[in-house]
Amino acid sequence: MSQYRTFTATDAVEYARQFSGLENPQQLTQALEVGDGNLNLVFKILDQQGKSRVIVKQALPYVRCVGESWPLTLDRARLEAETLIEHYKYSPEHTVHVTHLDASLAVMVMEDLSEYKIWRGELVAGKSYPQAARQLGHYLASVLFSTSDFALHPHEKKAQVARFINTEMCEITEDLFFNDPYIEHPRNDYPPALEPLVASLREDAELRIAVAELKHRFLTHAEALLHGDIHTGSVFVTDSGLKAIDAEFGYYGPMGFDLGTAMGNLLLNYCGVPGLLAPREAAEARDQRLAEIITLWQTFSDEFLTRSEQSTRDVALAVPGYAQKFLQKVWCDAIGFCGTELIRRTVGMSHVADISNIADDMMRTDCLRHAITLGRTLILAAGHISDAESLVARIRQVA
Ligand SMILES: Nc1ncnc2c1ncn2[C@@H]1O[C@H](COP(=O)(O)OP(=O)(O)O)[C@@H](O)[C@H]1O
Ligand SMILES: CSC[C@H]1O[C@H](OP(=O)(O)O)[C@H](O)[C@@H]1O
Repeated sequence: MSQYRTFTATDAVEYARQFSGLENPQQLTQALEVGDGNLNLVFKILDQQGKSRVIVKQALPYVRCVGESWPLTLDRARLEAETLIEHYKYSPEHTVHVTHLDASLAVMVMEDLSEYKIWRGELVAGKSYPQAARQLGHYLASVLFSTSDFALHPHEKKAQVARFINTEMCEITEDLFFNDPYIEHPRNDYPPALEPLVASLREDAELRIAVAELKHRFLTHAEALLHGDIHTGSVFVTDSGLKAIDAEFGYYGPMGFDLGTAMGNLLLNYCGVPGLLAPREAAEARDQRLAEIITLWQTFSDEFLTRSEQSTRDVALAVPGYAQKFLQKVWCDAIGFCGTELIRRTVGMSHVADISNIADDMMRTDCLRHAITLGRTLILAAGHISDAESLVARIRQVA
């Protein structure tokens, strides 16, 4: 068993030469560390022509963006690789291909997606990918249905729940999504001008109960193997394709959490574009984000229903009408979790470029205010919004 050590670029090249599976591994000569996420090292391994051929990703024993003062489990590399490998079984077209894992080194080797672009960066630049929402809906329906009690034998499902217990990463989400923004906490990060609005979240008893209910579902509802952090920075796109990466928060949780996280990030862009783009482009981008939310949900629910009709293995769950009823609850959860994503990305520690990149301080603060207000509205209204068109109408009402 190998002993953990943090890789240098030289180590990453050496490792890729051994484990890339490429026909001619000696062509690999150089590594570039390109990690721009909050947590890990990501090396692109280049050949003699400078072309990236394979990716080596390694977990650090702490949170990268904070430093050694915040230690974090190395087992997240195993959880990430195994979640992606599981998702790849059910959605190979939309999941990055992990080809090797060494859990003791907390390192994995995966396909290089350098011809793809991170969706968030494209949205921030004002570029839309018309197929992306449909493909994301397809990915989520495939992996969430196939890892759930609709598809798996109950023995296998329970074994999978145990295998994907992800205590430390879930604790991050439990704190950052559901606790910090609603209490005074040193991790919170928002401009002083927003203090009255943030204080009003802390004092809103109805909101706090709705957030408690969402957190309780996150803690207890082991419905499917979630990606666990499917924001637009965890999605690679091209003009025709989409692939999910970065699943270290994967665990068995409520399906609505993945849908809500994805919807929330489309809405963070919706809130930010007036500060990023010229007025006409911003209006167009907003319409696109709302259309994407409708497409994401429609694709997910249509595909999930089709699969449930064709291949639900449990006799009771297969009864006509049950899958529709279950999806109503997933929808309601998704709206609530979407609201918590909007609030945690604006009040909490972990912000997004869709708003942080706005140069003008007043404009940025206005966009943050919009996102917080929208988040609160959605958390409170989640049980009363029947379908995607009504959701869009409600979003448009929040100025
Ligand atoms: N398979 C890949 N192919 C190409 N680039 C990648 C790949 N995986 C990650 N990256 C690059 O590394 C960055 C950080 O990766 P990510 O998995 O999000 O790290 P973290 O776990 O730290 O959030 C991505 O934004 C992307 O630019
Ligand atoms: C202390 S981790 C904060 C935040 O970072 C993660 O995102 P990513 O790995 O994509 O950078 C996740 O969203 C966590 O909530």
